[in-house]
Amino acid sequence: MGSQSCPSKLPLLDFSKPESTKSGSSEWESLKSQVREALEEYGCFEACFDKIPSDLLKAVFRSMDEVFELPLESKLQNVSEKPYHGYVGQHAQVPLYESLGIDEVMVAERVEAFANTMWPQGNPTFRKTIESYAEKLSELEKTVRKMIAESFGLEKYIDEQLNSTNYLLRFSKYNGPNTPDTEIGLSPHTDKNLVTILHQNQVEGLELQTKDGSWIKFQPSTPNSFIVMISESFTAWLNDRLSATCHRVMMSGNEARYSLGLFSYPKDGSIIEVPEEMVDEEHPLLFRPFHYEEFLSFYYTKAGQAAPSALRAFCGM
Ligand SMILES: O=C(O)CCC(=O)C(=O)O
Ligand SMILES: [Fe+2]
Repeated sequence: MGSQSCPSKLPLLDFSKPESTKSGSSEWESLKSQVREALEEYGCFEACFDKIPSDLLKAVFRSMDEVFELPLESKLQNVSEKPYHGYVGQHAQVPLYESLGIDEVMVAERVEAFANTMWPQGNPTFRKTIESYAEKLSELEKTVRKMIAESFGLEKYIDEQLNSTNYLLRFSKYNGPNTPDTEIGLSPHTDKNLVTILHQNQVEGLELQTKDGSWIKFQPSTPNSFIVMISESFTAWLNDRLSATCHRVMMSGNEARYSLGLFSYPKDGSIIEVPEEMVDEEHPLLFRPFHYEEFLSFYYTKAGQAAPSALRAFCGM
């Protein structure tokens, strides 16, 4: 098991109904149980979310095109003190892959700084497009986290967690291998943050691993579909009641794949601590309280990379 990819479907959840993001409505309650069920089985699901109009999605992809067309020396200016938050590319292990990040994308000055770094004359269209996309999509992210918290009886903690969240927006490009073979775009991994929401152009390649080790090739059901995945820091908060999904990108053909990832993560200084409600005889405490930024740094050390689970190696009991 594990080496074969078989096309299959992830659950598709509809967040487009007007009441679906209104806490307490019958749509909310019904979606909440679908979210819980999907995450228990897959650690992720496909969300249909029409609050981001198709014009905005088109503008986002145009903006991404503009970024990737810049000369390498401009893209290399996208630096961050945090690992994997700035430019990543030109790696022998994943030669098809290149990506850039806007950290704290909900802060207008950060988007402006990114735009001014890439285009010294400024780029107001880029700024407006990205701010609007991130703002709308972060609503979906918050809705999902609230639903999960409610479904585990953790609602009293969630506002504080939401208020101490940052968002990283990453643009990724995967060139087609231009060979008859399928080649690695991005190596298998689980994300370390809280929740990840991915969106892509029409070129497929994302694969998600199921509990039995086989791979689902993600095929978006609609142009406004998004993959919502829970990541390791969030599963730690839940004392491992849900698991993060291992995923990878496999590329074939000659068309480039573009994807956007919105990654929520705890602000520096905030502590992830398993709530007492998640611990009982059947579910002993698995993780010590930890700082996300320290976990992320550990993950990129030799020991973190070698560990079968960086999370357990870092803060497992
Ligand atoms: O391109 C994708 O769809 C996946 C990107 C990803 O997994 C990541 O950046 O962590
Ligand atoms: Fe990922």
